[in-house]
Amino acid sequence: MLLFDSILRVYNSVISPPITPRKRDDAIRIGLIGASNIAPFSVITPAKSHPDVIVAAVAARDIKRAEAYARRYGIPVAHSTYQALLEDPSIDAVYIALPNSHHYEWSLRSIQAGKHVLLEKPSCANATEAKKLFKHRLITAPNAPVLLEAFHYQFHPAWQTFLSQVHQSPGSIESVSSQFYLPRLALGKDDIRFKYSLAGGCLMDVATYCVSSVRQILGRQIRLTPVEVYYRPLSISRNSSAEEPQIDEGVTATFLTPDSKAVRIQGDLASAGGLSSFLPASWAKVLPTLRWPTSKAVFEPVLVESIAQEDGVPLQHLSKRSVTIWNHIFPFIYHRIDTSDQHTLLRGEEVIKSWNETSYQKAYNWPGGDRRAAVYKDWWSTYRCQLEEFINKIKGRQGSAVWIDGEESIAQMETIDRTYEKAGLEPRPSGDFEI
Ligand SMILES: NC(=O)C1=CN([C@@H]2O[C@H](COP(=O)(O)OP(=O)(O)OC[C@H]3O[C@@H](n4cnc5c(N)ncnc54)[C@H](OP(=O)(O)O)[C@@H]3O)[C@@H](O)[C@H]2O)C=CC1
Ligand SMILES: O=C1OC[C@@H](O)[C@H](O)[C@H]1O
Repeated sequence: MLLFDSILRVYNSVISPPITPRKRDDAIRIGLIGASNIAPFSVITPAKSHPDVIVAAVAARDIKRAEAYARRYGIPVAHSTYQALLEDPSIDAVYIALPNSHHYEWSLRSIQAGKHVLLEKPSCANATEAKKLFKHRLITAPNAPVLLEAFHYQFHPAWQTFLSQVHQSPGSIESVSSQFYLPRLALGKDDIRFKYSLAGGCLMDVATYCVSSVRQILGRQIRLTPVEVYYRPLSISRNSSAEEPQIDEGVTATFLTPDSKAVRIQGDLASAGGLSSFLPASWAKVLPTLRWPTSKAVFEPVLVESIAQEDGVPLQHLSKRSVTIWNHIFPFIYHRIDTSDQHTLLRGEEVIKSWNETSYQKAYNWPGGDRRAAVYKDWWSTYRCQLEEFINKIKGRQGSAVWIDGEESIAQMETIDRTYEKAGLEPRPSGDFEI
């Protein structure tokens, strides 16, 4: 039943939306910069169920590639250069899904051309570029186009429900963690993520979600200081690590917050091993492994009750909470939010009794009665939720109130740069484009 439910969710959200409304006359016409692998999931399919979005054009470096992509996805216009798409007056907004090294340049060029920008994460190659982009006069000017870093998972009700659960929990946070792994062989050896010159690396890719998640949990103003960072260089089955010595294929980092809370992230672009021991060790080590993307907040114990006793030593009832979300990156397929209270009854130092109470939640939509629940659909993907809010911002509508502003995108890149430095690696290189 659960499997059937998930298959149906994937079908509705990623393959064929059950509702495909007629487009309105003032629909936003989006152009795709790059005939990318991700656009069919992140924009092309989500646009089908949005009455205010038309995917009107695609540009690729090679016109044949642009035309083939346009034919395959039913996009009416193909451009032979990205600049030609920007010069197309019929385009209102662009989706930039290029290697990370190209994000800064093409965002600025797009903004200069007056286009709204949905920009893939990470926003830039490094913090210097992010500051220049988000503080650029073209972006800070009144009525400047909208620029959004596409951290799609944040727009889904599941992530927001998890955050509310964390922020309403009693006590203060003790530790926070987040992990996101891709199985080994999910990416080809020539993937853009394995190239330093294209601003690749695990921290720039899956682990950037981990950094973003822990920053969301702790509060977006948080400054994280990396204390220990380990990375695994490229494995021999790909470009050798000697060829790409600055690339982190997997990363584990611990950080401290200004008030000494422990923060841990783990990301992997080629996760293997960790399989059960009935396999020969040599197989288990190299077989791809699938693990849920997960984020978790653990709280300090709180005193629930102190019960006076005749002998003068009170019974203390303590409760320690943890809140975990399983599959926060793709919650529309399946997710679960666990709120677990570990109770302990103490007399002095002695544990008299301990027990656990866990509640499980799902949030494929906003809670019933919430105005947003009437707009959102249970089958919407994170990308569809994101598109909804991108369009709401362009149109000046109220929207869900979830948004990622420039300060957040800058702080995100600052954390990534500091983490690379702590690992003994270079932050990713800046391009030479300037306006
Ligand atoms: N939000 C999400 O869930 C996801 C986000 N992403 C992000 O989207 C971006 C693109 O990722 P993805 O779709 O996997 O990437 P692709 O490998 O599909 O590359 C995207 C495009 O980059 C263009 N490109 C421009 N210059 C180069 C170059 N020097 N080498 C290779 N390609 C180049 C190509 O455009 P052309 O068509 O012109 O040849 C290509 O179509 C990344 O920033 C990534 O982090 C990726 C996957 C998921
Ligand atoms: O959502 C995602 O999943 C897979 C990653 O490699 C990708 O870049 C990321 O955005």
